[in-house]
Amino acid sequence: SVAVSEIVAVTQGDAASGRHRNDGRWQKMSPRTEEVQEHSFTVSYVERTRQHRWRCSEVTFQCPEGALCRLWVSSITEQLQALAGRPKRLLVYINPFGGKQQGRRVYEQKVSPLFARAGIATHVIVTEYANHARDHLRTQAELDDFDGVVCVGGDGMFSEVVHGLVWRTQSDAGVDHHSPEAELQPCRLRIGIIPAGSTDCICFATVGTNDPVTSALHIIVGDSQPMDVCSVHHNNTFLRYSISLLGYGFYGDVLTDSERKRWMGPARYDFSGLKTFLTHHYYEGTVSYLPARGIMGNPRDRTKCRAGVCVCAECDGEWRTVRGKFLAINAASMSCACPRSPKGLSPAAHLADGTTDLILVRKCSRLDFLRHLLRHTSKDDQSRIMLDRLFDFPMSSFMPVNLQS
Ligand SMILES: Nc1ncnc2c1ncn2[C@@H]1O[C@H](COP(=O)(O)OP(=O)(O)OP(=O)(O)O)[C@@H](O)[C@H]1O
Repeated sequence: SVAVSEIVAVTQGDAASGRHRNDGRWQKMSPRTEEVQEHSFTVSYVERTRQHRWRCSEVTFQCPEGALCRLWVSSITEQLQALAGRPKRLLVYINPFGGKQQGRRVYEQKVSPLFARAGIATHVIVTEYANHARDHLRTQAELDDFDGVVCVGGDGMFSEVVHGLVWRTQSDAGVDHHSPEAELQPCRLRIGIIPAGSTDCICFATVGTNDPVTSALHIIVGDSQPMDVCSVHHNNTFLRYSISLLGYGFYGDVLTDSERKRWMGPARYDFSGLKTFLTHHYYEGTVSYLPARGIMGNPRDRTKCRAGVCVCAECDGEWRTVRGKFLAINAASMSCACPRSPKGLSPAAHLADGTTDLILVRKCSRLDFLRHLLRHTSKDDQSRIMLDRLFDFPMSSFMPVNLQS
């Protein structure tokens, strides 16, 4: 049996014959074929396969009478229409230059046919320059016409859409972006990600796999996943929003350098990673944080959480300060899992609990730092190994007052 919530579409006709009543094309049918079409209907549904992947499967039913067949189709269609949360109109942004530059092909070949089958209307914009999607969302997009926004690309593209949508929502609600104390308003529209970038970390950490068909099916059935959004300020000036990793030191340097080598494609991360590792820069400074309490988990949980818990943590009111020389200062609002780091930098990070996990990597030898980096590729409890055997590695949930969930 298949739950109604996992049905993608129902159409009259036999899928195996490749001819559906409502595919919009005229065809010449033999009387026998016409009878088969009249007496059969096909249900497309989500089938779970290995490693969190979903596929769209079909089953065709035969009815003794045409009237009974039509009754089945209309009854299932009615039930699908009554399901809350399924999008009917989507605004889609495609980055044609993300990852291996396959965004447009991935959308046209794998995603668009599924949206069409599910009866979802789309308005597709292929971006022409960096920040095109962000600027369009901020100023021009008619958001009332849509139930959601889909980005086809990588984490950078997702970030553009988040920046556009969150900014627009705050502007419409009269919230001051620059005030660190301002309470951000949640966005009405949901954001879907079709992975077509280099790392696709946010897609992997939320869906469990980087597969365009799986993501399209999650969007079609109306799955949703709340996430924390941090706003980053310098004094009273808004800098940016962060959804996954806020990296100062090693990861910040890798990203800055890799942006300059975009022409290398996904290999730029390896190149810049190696280069930054060899330079072995450290940063001296002070980190202040407000520890959270009353949250549903902590960074050492054995159970990995992929569900949004949507609670706001309390803080115990006491700021704490750590001074020293750091190779990396990371704040992970989610696990940051990706194919290269299957468990991520903070494997048990909750997705929507109002906290972020602070990971401080103190100055150490190159060899120890290499071990630390290699452990990100491990499936074991990374923090335990480092705490016991390597170097001082404080890791704690924190909620500075200037982070808004
Ligand atoms: N038409 C375009 N031309 C140039 N740059 C673009 C265009 N559209 C979007 N961009 C920019 O390209 C950057 C990278 O895109 P994207 O995140 O899709 O791929 P990626 O960087 O290869 O993947 P990942 O972020 O997962 O590593 C984004 O920051 C986005 O602002």
